Amino acid sequence: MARIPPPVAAVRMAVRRGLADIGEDALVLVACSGGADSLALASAARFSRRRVGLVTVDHGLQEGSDRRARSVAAWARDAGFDPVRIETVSVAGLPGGPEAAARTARYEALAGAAAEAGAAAVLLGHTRDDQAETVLLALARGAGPRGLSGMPGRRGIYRRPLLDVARADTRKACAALGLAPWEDPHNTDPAYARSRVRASVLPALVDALGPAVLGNLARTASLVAADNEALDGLSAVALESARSAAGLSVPVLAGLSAAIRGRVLHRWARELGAPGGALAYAHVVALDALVTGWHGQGPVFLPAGIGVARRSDDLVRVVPANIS
Ligand SMILES: Nc1ncnc2c1ncn2[C@@H]1O[C@H](COP(=O)(O)OP(=O)(O)OP(=O)(O)O)[C@@H](O)[C@H]1O
Repeated sequence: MARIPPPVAAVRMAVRRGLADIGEDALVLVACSGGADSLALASAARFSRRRVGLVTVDHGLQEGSDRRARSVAAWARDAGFDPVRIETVSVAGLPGGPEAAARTARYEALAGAAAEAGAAAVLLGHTRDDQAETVLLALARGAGPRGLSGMPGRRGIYRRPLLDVARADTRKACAALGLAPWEDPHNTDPAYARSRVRASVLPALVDALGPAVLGNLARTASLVAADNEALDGLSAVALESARSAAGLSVPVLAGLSAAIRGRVLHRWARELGAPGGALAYAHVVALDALVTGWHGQGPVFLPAGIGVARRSDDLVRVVPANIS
């Protein structure tokens, strides 16, 4: 019997491991752009599972994106995926830049397709290299542990079985299987920070520190993710203990460790209605100063027109008209 090329075996093994808890009769969907990562993923899922469907999203952002989607879908039908869906989405009017808008539209389309098909999971092709890029980008923007946790292997219906697989291996797997991946021009476009990290920063790190650095960055992400989850759990309990009739009790907050207090204040700000994306480190620092650096300062203004003031031994929400 012909030997299975090691990169093909590595991708198959990762998929099998990542889906071990999903029954054989359950349908899984692969989100496939046609790029090397998701093509190798799709092929491994098709090999390892009985019921596999494929969804490819046409964001309509690039010349020929409809042709790419049709050719991925045609390959999938030939390869026996069922169902095979092309989801055409419109990114116009969605918040953020074109990348963020495309991501929002893509996840919405994938969730819709999964619900309609009754899928148990949607598989994404992010690799160890993608994880390393994510961690470096998070470090560079001064992110906290949540950002440094990178992308989760599982969240809701989504799974990323290839987070321990090198990108080089997905490419080699495609080559060994005679699959011709689509090359996304965005991936090499220096306009994007991620592309610059991919093209220059990661190779420089590998040159200077050796190839283990990629796996090590990904490992750091999973270590931080576990700690972060624990701290999040503790902060949920601490928030309950800090509640007072007026809002939050300053003496209780003052007795918390800085790490937990920051999370409690962040959670509470979200609860008051501050949108997560707009809530910055500086907002939490300012809220914290109402507790630990109190000198009679005025209220803190959070995104979405939310005010928080200190009144005696409480932090309270104030509406702009009542702010004094
Ligand atoms: N147009 C799309 N249609 C369906 N799924 C997509 C699409 N674009 C991205 N995905 C999913 O999201 C994952 C991450 O995509 P992204 O473009 O960030 O990374 P990538 O490393 O270039 O992946 P790939 O090599 O598979 O294109 C892909 O592996 C795939 O599972």
